[in-house]
Amino acid sequence: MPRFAANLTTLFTEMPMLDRFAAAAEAGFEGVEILFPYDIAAPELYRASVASGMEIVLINAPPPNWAGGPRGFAAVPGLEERFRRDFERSLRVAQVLRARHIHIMAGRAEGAEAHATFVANLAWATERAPHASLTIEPINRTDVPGYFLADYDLAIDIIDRIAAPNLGLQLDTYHAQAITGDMLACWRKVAPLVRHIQIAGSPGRHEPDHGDLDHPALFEALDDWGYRGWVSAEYAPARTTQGGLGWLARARATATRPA
Ligand SMILES: O=C(O)[C@H](O)C(=O)CO
Ligand SMILES: [Mg+2]
Repeated sequence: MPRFAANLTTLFTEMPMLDRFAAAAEAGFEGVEILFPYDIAAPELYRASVASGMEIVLINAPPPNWAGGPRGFAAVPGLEERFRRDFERSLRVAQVLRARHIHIMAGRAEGAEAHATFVANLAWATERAPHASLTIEPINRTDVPGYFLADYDLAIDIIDRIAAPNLGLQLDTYHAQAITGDMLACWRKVAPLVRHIQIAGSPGRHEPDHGDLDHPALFEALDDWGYRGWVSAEYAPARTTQGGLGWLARARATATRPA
């Protein structure tokens, strides 16, 4: 069974951010991720993670705006300075939080210039922070119209082109289903490049056991493959966070059942 993390930007939002760490631990998660941890002083977040015994698995590079804000700048021509400034900030925060991965968002852009900008910015970032693990994540354009990185072949090509050991793929099952129509086949195709996974049901982006996706089959496939990374729950609870955690209990029970 993979190790499960809770996305504290989307789960346990019934309570203040600093209380969500302990709630996630109590619910059976082993780690957490926070998309934009820039509203609370990093040392406070780090203390909460230590107190709850929860590793911070991933943060996003700024912008620090989740609700309606831009979805990054890495592929946006003309905003290279902004990208670099934001990236430096995420490095400082990731260092305080001891965060394992930094997700770099491409932003809304298109065309050859956007492609060149994305590659150049990522190449710069991988050299600037050789110690940091960086990810890029294809995101579907129905939810985020105009998002540059909305294609797995493109992501594979860019990662291959940059060929940096600290750059890998973030696979989100909800986006993978929306983009390819077959989340499991997508996993099989991109597995060697994947260093972080996020899960949600599809359609709806609620709990992983809502909708059509076979997440138990994915968890088995991850074990068969020998996936060593985290699987993070990034969804909008259909009702309450606690009330929708049956999928986690079942995954843990399956894993601990004697043979
Ligand atoms: O939307 C997602 O799936 C991403 O993981 C993200 O980082 C925020 O847009
Ligand atoms: Mg995601």
